[in-house]
Amino acid sequence: MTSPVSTSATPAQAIVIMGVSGSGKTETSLGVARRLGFRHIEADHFHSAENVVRMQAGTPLTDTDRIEWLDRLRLEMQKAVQDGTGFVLSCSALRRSYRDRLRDAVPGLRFAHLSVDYETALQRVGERADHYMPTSLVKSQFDTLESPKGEPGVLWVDASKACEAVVEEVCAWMHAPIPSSEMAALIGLASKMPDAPSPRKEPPLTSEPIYNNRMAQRFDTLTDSLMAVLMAFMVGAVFVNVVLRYAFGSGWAGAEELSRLAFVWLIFVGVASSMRRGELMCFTLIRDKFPRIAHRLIDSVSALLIATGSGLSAWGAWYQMQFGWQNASPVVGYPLAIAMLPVLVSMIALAMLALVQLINTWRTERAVPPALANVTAD
Ligand SMILES: Nc1ncnc2c1ncn2[C@@H]1O[C@H](COP(=O)(O)OP(=O)(O)O)[C@@H](O)[C@H]1O
Ligand SMILES: O=C(O)[C@H](O)[C@@H](O)[C@H](O)[C@H](O)COP(=O)(O)O
Repeated sequence: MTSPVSTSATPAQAIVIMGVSGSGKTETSLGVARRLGFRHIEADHFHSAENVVRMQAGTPLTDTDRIEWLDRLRLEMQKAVQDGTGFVLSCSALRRSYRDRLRDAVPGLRFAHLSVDYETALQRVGERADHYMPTSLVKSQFDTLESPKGEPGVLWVDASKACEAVVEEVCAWMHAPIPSSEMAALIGLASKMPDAPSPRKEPPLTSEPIYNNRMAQRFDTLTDSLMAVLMAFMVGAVFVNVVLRYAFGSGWAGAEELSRLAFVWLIFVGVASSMRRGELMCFTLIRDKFPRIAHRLIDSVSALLIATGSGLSAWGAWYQMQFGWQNASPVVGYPLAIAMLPVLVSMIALAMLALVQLINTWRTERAVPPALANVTAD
C-alpha cells in the first residue's frame, strides 16, 4: 500500500477525485494523499447543515444548493495552493459546470473520475454505516452525473477494482505530464469563468453577526483571550500530569479536576462568543418556506424563544450556584458554584444577545442572509 509509485518526476499538485456517491472517492483520496504526501480535502465536510439535512431526508441537491458548497471548496483549494501543499479533493463534481467552477479556482486542476455501475455504488453506500447519504439518493447521483469524457486533464478509472489498484493508477497518472495541447485547453477553461472569489481569512458565517461595533470587538477580544487562556491551562495541566505520572509514578489529581472545570468554562465562553458572531443558532429552514413578509414575525418568535430558554437556564444556574457555595469539589476543594458561574454568565449573555437580535429584526432593513443552516452549534 505504501510502496512508492514507479515514476520519479514530481507529481502534479492538484487533483479532484470525482464520481457518484459510493464510487470510493474518500477512500481513494485518502490513499493518494498519503502516497503523495498531499493534503486530503473532504468535500462532504463543506456542505451546509441544511444541505446535509436535505440529503439525509432523501432530497437530492439542486444546482443552487451546490453553489456555496463549491465556492467554499474553491477557497479551500486556493488555501492549499497558497500554503504550497499539494492536495487531493474528494468531491462528487457531478456536472460539467461544477468542475469548471473548481477548475477556475486552480488552473491546471486534474480530475480522476471513479467510474462504477449503479449496483456497486448502491451496495457500497448501503454497507457504509457512518454516513448521512441514504441509498435512495444513489439513483439521482447517476441521473445528475455528466460524464467528464473528453474534458482535458481527466483520468477515467474503473473503480470497481480494489482500492489499492485505483490509488496506484491515480498516483502513476499524477506523475505523468499532461500533453501540452490538453494543458492549454485546461488553462483556457479556467480563465473563462468570471469573478473567482479571492481567499478570505474568515470562514463563512452561518448567519449575520448579531451586532458589529466597538463593543463587539471588545467582547470578541475578551472571549477569545479567555478561551486561549483556558485552553492553554488545560493543555498545560494535562501535560504536567502526564509528565509527573511517568517521571514520579503519581500525578496530581487536582490537575484533572481543574482541567475539567476549565473545560466547562471554555464551552460556555465559546457559546456566548459564537452567538455574537452569528454562528451558534440560526433557524431558517422553516422560516424560508414562508413568504418574505412573514420572516420578521418568525425571526421575532425565534429570538423570543431563545431569550426565554436562555433566561430560564440562567435562573436554574443561579439556583445551582447558591447551592454550590456550600459544596466543595472533592480534590482541590473549590466551591462548586464556580463551575456553575460560566453557565449563568453565558446564559445571561445569550438572553441579552437574543433580545438585541429581536430589536435588530425590527430596526434594520436587512439583506436576507443565505439560508445556510437550520441549527448549527460550534
Ligand atoms: N475500490 C473499492 N472496493 C471496495 N470497496 C470500496 C472501494 N472503495 C471504497 N470502498 C468502500 O465503499 C464505501 C464507500 O466508499 P467512499 O470512499 O466513502 O465513497 P464515496 O466517498 O465516493 O461516497 C466505503 O465503505 C469504502 O470502504
Ligand atoms: O453534490 C452532491 O449531490 C453531493 O455532494 C453528493 O454528490 C455527495 O456524494 C454527498 O455529499 C455524499 O457524499 P459521498 O459522495 O462521500 O457519499
